[in-house]
Amino acid sequence: MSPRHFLTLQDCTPAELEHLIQRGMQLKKLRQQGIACEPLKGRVLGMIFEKSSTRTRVSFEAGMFQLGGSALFLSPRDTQLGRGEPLADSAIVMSSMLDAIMIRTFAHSTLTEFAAHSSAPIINGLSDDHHPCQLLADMQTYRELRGCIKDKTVVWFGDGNNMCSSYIEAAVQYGFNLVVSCPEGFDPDAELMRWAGSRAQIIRDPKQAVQGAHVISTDVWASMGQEAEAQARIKQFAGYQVTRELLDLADPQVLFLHCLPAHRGEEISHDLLEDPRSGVWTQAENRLHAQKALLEFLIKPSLVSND
Ligand SMILES: NCCC[C@H](N)C(=O)O
Ligand SMILES: NC(=O)OP(=O)(O)O
Repeated sequence: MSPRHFLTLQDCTPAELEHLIQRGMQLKKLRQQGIACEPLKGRVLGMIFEKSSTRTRVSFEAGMFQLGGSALFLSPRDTQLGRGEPLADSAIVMSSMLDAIMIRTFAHSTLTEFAAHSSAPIINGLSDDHHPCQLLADMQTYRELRGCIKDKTVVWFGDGNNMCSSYIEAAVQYGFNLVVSCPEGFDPDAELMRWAGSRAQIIRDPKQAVQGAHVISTDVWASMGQEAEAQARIKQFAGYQVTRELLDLADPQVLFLHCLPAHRGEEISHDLLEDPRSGVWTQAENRLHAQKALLEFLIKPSLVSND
């Protein structure tokens, strides 16, 4: 039987995504109470990072340990992947020894090709096209801090990038309305926007976009791999900085989210993370709890169906 993978949010049903929120919150509570929960004893996660990471690496590694298992950091620099061993061959070998593999990479096709040859679940830890693990944490955070997100309005600010694509998928999967506010030339994936139908629209004017917003989320203007464009992008995205004044125009209960790392003075004003409407530290911590739920779901699916 081929394993379940988690490459985009479309790999789970809405009911499964709801399960992950519930289980993530439960695992968080157990940890806060100091109660051990170790369903993945003896299980090993491989983690291939072709790009830098703080939150993804720490949360997956700590998460596996807390669940009773362990995690291996695999840098392409030190493995044969970096010397040209084919992805398919690497996938066959690594998945024969590991219980799941998380990959952070550039081309999304690296993930799909690896998954096609893997006998263990593959998890997308960020590609140029998607960042679904971040959305698990974001959705858990909204639930904890504000309640159910169904039919609420979420505004994505800035670049129509990998995070934006995962927000578009989330709009459909979790049932909220997404407004993307981006400068011309940085629109989100057109095919995904069509797929989302009436759940997603573009409103370029930031002040108009935030009317009635329950969530405002943004991200770096130059993603990993776009470093050479960083200076030009600062000019191109001028006018799309999220500020306290912009939050004042949204719903009074608006929640500000940012996947981090943040760049004060660029996509956000210097004081934004300290604003009481910001949920970014809870959001960052929830990477741990949400992904523990995901690891359990993928590695020990029998536990989940017996919930
Ligand atoms: N830490 C998440 C970073 C997300 C960003 N769009 C990137 O791909 O660099
Ligand atoms: N949000 C996020 O993915 O953070 P890292 O890049 O630090 O893993």
